Amino acid sequence: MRKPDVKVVILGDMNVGKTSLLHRYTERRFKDTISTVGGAFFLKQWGPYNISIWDTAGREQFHGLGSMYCRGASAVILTYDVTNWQSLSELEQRFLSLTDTAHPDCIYAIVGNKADLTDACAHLVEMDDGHMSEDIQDTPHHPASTTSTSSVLLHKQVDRMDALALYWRILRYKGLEENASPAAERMCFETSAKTGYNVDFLFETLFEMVLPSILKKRNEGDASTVDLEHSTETKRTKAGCCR
Ligand SMILES: Nc1nc2c(ncn2[C@@H]2O[C@H](COP(=O)(O)OP(=O)(O)OP(=O)(O)O)[C@@H](O)[C@H]2O)c(=O)[nH]1
Ligand SMILES: [Mg+2]
Repeated sequence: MRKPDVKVVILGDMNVGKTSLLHRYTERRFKDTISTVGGAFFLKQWGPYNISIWDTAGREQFHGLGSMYCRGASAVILTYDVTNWQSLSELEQRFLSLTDTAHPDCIYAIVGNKADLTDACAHLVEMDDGHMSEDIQDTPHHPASTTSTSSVLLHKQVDRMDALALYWRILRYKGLEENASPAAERMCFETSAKTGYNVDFLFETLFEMVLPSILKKRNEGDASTVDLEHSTETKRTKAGCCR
């Protein structure tokens, strides 16, 4: 096993669904979560590359750890909840400055999660046989037998335009030229960890975008990259000599 080639960090207010997004992508399911304490690390093998994805805690008490997690990151996913305007504004007020420690070439994605609650398309779940089915099992106030998609959709508090505008402000904050950076339309996503809507698309898009950084690092023969398999082998050999 090799050291991760590149680091991706997910940031955002508590309860926006950061951990759920990572579960959906890495384990292909939506499961119960408890509020993250500190941070957690996922390693994703993507083709021949190893990508470390760092989940962070949105709770205020862990705020101080955020810039440490962002250190050297090649991509940062700034996550909000589409039904909660405050969660978008927190990204700018509280989380953006944490990314000052990221790699200078870091790319930024803005992700509005819980789209299943507001968007009829995101409400659909892809079944194992490839058919789309309505996700109605988790709406306690609307029994599955009597509900329809339109009757359970909530008011969307954050418009996609608001996310695009935030992306442009992030570029200004970073001193980046708009025409030399990935386009806002490409970097703003709406997802549902619950139904899986756009989740693979988000991560795969980001991985493809950080690929040049991975290749550059590998070509430079990054001295800090450790081949763990090889080093284990070496240790075993040494142990053998001592016996
Ligand atoms: N409807 C819906 N609920 C979601 C979605 N993603 C997460 N949730 C729910 O939102 C709540 C919070 O999800 P988490 O993934 O724990 O949120 P988090 O951002 O990791 O929160 P912290 O760890 O406290 O920062 C849980 O009850 C999830 O089940 C989603 O896409 N749709
Ligand atoms: Mg979490």
